[in-house]
Amino acid sequence: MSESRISLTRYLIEQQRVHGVITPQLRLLLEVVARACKRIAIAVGKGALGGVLGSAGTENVQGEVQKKLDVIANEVLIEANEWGGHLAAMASEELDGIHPIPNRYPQGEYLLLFDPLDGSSNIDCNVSIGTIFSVLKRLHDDPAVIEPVSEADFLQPGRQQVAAGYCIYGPQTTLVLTVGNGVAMFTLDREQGAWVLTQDQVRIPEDTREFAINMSNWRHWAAPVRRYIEECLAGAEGPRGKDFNMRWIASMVADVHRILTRGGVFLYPWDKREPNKPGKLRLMYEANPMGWIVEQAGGAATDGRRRILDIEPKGLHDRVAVILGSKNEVERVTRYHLEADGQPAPATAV
Ligand SMILES: O=P(O)(O)OC[C@H]1O[C@](O)(COP(=O)(O)O)[C@@H](O)[C@@H]1O
Ligand SMILES: [Mg+2]
Ligand SMILES: [Mg+2]
Repeated sequence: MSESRISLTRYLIEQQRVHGVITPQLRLLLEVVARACKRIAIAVGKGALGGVLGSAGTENVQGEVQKKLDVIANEVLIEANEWGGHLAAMASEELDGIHPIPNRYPQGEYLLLFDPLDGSSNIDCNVSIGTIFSVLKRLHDDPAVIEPVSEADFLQPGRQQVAAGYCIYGPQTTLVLTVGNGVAMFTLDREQGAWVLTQDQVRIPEDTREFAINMSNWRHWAAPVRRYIEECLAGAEGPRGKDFNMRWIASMVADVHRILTRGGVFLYPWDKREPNKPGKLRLMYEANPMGWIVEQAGGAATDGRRRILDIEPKGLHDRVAVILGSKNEVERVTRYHLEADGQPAPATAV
């Protein structure tokens, strides 16, 4: 590797030794997750040749049909982290309860959550998909008494994350990471098998002319979301005075990656088909890690009313409405919700 290339390992060592934002244990944990993502990238790349496409014929805890790659990615992450990652336990979109790490000494101090394969509906179509992950620190009331790890240990708001990231399996395989010191992107050098830093301190433009939403749900949305989208669609002749473009990849990783690259706003709002569900996306392993990454890149993330990272989770698989991306647009959508609620809209809504 040439001298000027910065590897993931060097980046993490600098975050530990120079910036003091991670511990050596967290550094090793992130290396293990990144290695697992390389293995998932290889599996994804095999496609029909490797027999990895199609349904696994099983359902996960949320009642969704699992694709073979959902199951493979989940197994790869669990196997890689079981002994390699300073963990107390893991939680996954594909697992009902938590997966405690087999007893050993000293007990791991971190909790890892993941959506092993995001964008499942795109797997068989050869469209970008990804892995999303979040790391929390296990908190102890009394450090002298180490209780067995439980689901309650995981139920922390997203602002307490110590690392978050995703890996996108697309034309390039890219790992995007934050440890609270901005957002860095690493591209996989497929010949060398190495993660190479290709962008540091990623910034999302505060304004945008591009929105991402599943328009087919139009008739189910609440009034504030309709208002926002109607104004975008009215274009240069409407109240916004400018034309908007639309993109919807239906892989959150790919939509968020585009927003980190050139700005935009992503919405997966509440809708009235299932009024008792706050949204479709999962708080702890989709919205929280993506919300922190977006904030670290200068954007914003809310559920329409509250900052995503301040939401107190009640369960591992909680769902949430998500609006994230370019700051001024997220603040606008949030203001529309607060106005509809009859609440005074703060100058800066989030
Ligand atoms: O098919 P829809 O309703 O547009 O939903 C697409 C959304 O669902 C998701 O695929 C959900 O993630 P999973 O594939 O991990 O269940 C998001 O990535 C994406 O933004
Ligand atoms: Mg997902
Ligand atoms: Mg998934």
